[in-house]
Amino acid sequence: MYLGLDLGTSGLRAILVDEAGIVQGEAEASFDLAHPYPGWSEQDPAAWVTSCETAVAALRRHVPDAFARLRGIGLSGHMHGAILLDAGDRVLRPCILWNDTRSTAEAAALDATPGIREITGNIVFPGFTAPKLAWVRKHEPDLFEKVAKVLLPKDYLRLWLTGEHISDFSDSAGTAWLDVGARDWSDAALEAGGMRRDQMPSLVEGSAPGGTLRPALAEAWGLSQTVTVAGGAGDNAAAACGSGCLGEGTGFASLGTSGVLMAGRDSYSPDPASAVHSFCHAVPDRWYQMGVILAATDSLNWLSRNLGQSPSELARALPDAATGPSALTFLPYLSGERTPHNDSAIRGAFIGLDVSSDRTDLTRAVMEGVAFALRDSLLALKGTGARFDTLLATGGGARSRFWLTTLASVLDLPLSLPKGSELGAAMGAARLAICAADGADPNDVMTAPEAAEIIAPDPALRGAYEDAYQRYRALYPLLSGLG
Ligand SMILES: Nc1ncnc2c1ncn2[C@@H]1O[C@H](COP(=O)(O)OP(=O)(O)O)[C@@H](O)[C@H]1O
Ligand SMILES: O=C(CO)[C@@H](O)[C@H](O)COP(=O)(O)O
Repeated sequence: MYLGLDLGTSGLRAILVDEAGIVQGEAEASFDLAHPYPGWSEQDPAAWVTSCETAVAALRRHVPDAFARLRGIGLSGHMHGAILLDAGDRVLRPCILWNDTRSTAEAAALDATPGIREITGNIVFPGFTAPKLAWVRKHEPDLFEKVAKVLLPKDYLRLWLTGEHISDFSDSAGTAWLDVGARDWSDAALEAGGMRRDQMPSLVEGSAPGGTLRPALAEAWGLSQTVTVAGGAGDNAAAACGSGCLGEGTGFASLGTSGVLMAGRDSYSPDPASAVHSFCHAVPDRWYQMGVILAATDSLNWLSRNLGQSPSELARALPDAATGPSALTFLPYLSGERTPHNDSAIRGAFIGLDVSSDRTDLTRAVMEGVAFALRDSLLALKGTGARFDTLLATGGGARSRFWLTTLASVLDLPLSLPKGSELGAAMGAARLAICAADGADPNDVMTAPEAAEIIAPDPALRGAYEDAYQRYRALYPLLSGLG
């Protein structure tokens, strides 16, 4: 048996799978996201450990015999977050997350360092890890002096599970300290932000072993055998492994807290100018590219908090099939935007509010706005040479039929809805555990899941969505021009 742990922004999902990758048990535990000041986004790493204990306890209750046969654990986690540890592995401050924009000035300064984009293959976005440390260095200098190690979110869970400081290439690619082509820390990139190699974890491939479960935890969980912890992956590389997106021509659209359009690549062909992310994949000799928007279901959650109805209640009020563009346009820049604008200062907007606009109109506009933003990412990815005939649909937003059908028509691409479409990253983590514990070939394990359904774009709506997308595109320069 293999345990896949996906540390999402809104909660942790755990799945237990057998040797054939068939799900034997599932558990979830949620935790909070704090926004103490505008643009800040933080979490307490202790909550991740608690959620892991809760999920494991639930699995042990529900599928005790299967859990007792555990051989491997795979980790997936939201990317870029900075966990700062002192020499005794104590957490120095709350984790600064991927959608935190406080380090905009530090990111711009690092991004201007000669050669940094060539080394890291990416723009140094404010959400990446290096500018967060540069912010801490400037604003919390006493704390910065105590930093002995910097870990990414899933690797903090690994520290608790194994006692070791280890990361994998796919997650480390989002720090702006990694030479993404060479798959190694870059001393030049580290020095640019006043960091040292000894403050970094050691690196392994996502599909290779990355530690062993601590004997004390194994005993507490009733396990007598050695349990291997895989290198694991950042959540998007993990979702790609769970969705069979390894090589050229494969890709997925994710409606999670963030929105992602991902393309598997057989070679490394970075294009930082387009605000496309180019990262190592979780398996050897592969890379992937993606466009990232910062608020996909986060936009729906924002609306849900303010209207006092849950996201699923809001979604239920919409029809099952796309109806063509609404008169109301939403720009989902609630936390700024990465692809294609790289603008952490821009903020969201509704354009076209009418005295008759109601909560259903607002929900529909939010889902359409996110779909338009993902079309921006699709065009940026196509500009790097990525091609796909179909995209897999994944993430919690894929529970909404209206959102899926709208996205298919706006992207003008069929979406394949896999069975268990929300399990992508947790399934990828479990598959990485199979590779690490048993030496299985990733190409054999990371197959595309069976499609529950193919959602085709509606040709009758193509022209109307095209016009609406052009209107949407014209709004960003107007909005940013307002200062
Ligand atoms: N029926 C639904 N329709 C649309 N969105 C939904 C529905 N149910 C849940 N969601 C959204 O899915 C989100 C969780 O998605 P998930 O992919 O697990 O996010 P993350 O991995 O970022 O934590 C919730 O925050 C919620 O906004
Ligand atoms: O910042 C990125 C990728 O660059 C995000 O995709 C995070 O990795 C968070 O993912 P979700 O919680 O939305 O899945």
